Amino acid sequence: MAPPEVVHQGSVKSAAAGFTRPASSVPSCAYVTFLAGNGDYVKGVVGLAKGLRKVKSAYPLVVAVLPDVPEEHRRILVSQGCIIREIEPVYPPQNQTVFAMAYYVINYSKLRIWEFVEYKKMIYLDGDIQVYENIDELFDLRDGNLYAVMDCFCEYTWGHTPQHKIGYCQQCPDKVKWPIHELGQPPSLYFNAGMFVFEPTIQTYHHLLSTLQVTTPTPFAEQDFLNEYFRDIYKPIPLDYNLVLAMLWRHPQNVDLDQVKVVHYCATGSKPWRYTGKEENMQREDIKNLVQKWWDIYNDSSLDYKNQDGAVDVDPFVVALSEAGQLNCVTAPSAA
Ligand SMILES: O=c1ccn([C@@H]2O[C@H](COP(=O)(O)OP(=O)(O)O)[C@@H](O)[C@H]2O)c(=O)[nH]1
Ligand SMILES: OC[C@H]1O[C@H](O[C@@H]2[C@@H](O)[C@H](O)[C@@H](O)[C@H](O)[C@@H]2O)[C@H](O)[C@@H](O)[C@H]1O
Ligand SMILES: [Mn+2]
Repeated sequence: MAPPEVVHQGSVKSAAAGFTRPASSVPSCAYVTFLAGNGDYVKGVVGLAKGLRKVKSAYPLVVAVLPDVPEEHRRILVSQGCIIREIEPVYPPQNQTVFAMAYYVINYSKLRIWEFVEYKKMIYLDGDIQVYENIDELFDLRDGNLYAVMDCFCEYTWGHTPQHKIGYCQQCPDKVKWPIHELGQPPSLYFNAGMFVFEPTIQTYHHLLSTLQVTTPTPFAEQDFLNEYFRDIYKPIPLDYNLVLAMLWRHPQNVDLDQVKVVHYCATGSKPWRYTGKEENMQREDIKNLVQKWWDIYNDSSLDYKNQDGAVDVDPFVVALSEAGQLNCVTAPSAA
């Protein structure tokens, strides 16, 4: 579904970041995220679009949407300047695998973004990620590699792995050394697939999908698969580009929050739009501050795409739902 673009006096105004460029140029780079279902992850994507605008990114945000994303959610995202690209689901081969989270099976559909070959380089960001400092410099990283932040193996979701069982984590490899004599070589460096810098090519796209169909699914679904597939060209980048929240209590010595540019709200109970504070670690001051920081951007109507030209300040969700005749009263999301 081609996104509407606004054309002004011979220039094309990107539908995403309010960024104007000469009509002749085509964006060779873009941010991309993935949205599935008719639930509340759309709030995460609205927040991400506004966060990228706040840090004045020069690149658009493409949203790969599954067919089950409803029209009013798509309209909300277009009204926030996003470029909507509908994708078909991707399913792993039939299997008995128990995924770390049952819904992870839909995350294989992320693989469709390798088909967006109109872009030379893209930065994938989960919808539960927020960008607090400009990271456009990552588009200048050397071609030929996949760049991402190393994950942590310490959360209970990793309980099925040998590294978790012996207390080994790549974030602190000297704390519990990998027992080479008993278990052979340590696991290759493993990245969190909530954020990565990649180059879409049609060859990689087709090879990814064909390889997937002959690969036994594993608990972390497409994240495991991507780590295996890109193992030889994966290059770690600093955790400032994707702070997996569990690092705050698992490896605090590795985290300097003042340096963190990107926060990944993937710890259980940390999704800002669902935050209740009841789960383990969710009453930490740093977590409460980061959740509030997310809401401050989400609620900041000066960051709405429409308001880049001085339109009226309203919550983007309310605008779209009221336009769709779905809402009579104005309800602002409660702050965390
Ligand atoms: O119901 C869902 C579940 C996931 N996602 C997308 O898939 C990504 C990966 O899922 P999630 O972030 O929940 O995994 P986590 O990083 O928390 O393990 C999300 O950020 C969303 O972009 C979605 O749109 N709808
Ligand atoms: O579908 C598999 C998912 O795997 C990853 O989830 C995280 C999450 O489960 C944390 O709770 C764990 O602590 C972390 O280690 C783990 O990687 C990605 O963030 C997500 O985008 C997606 O690829
Ligand atoms: Mn995530």
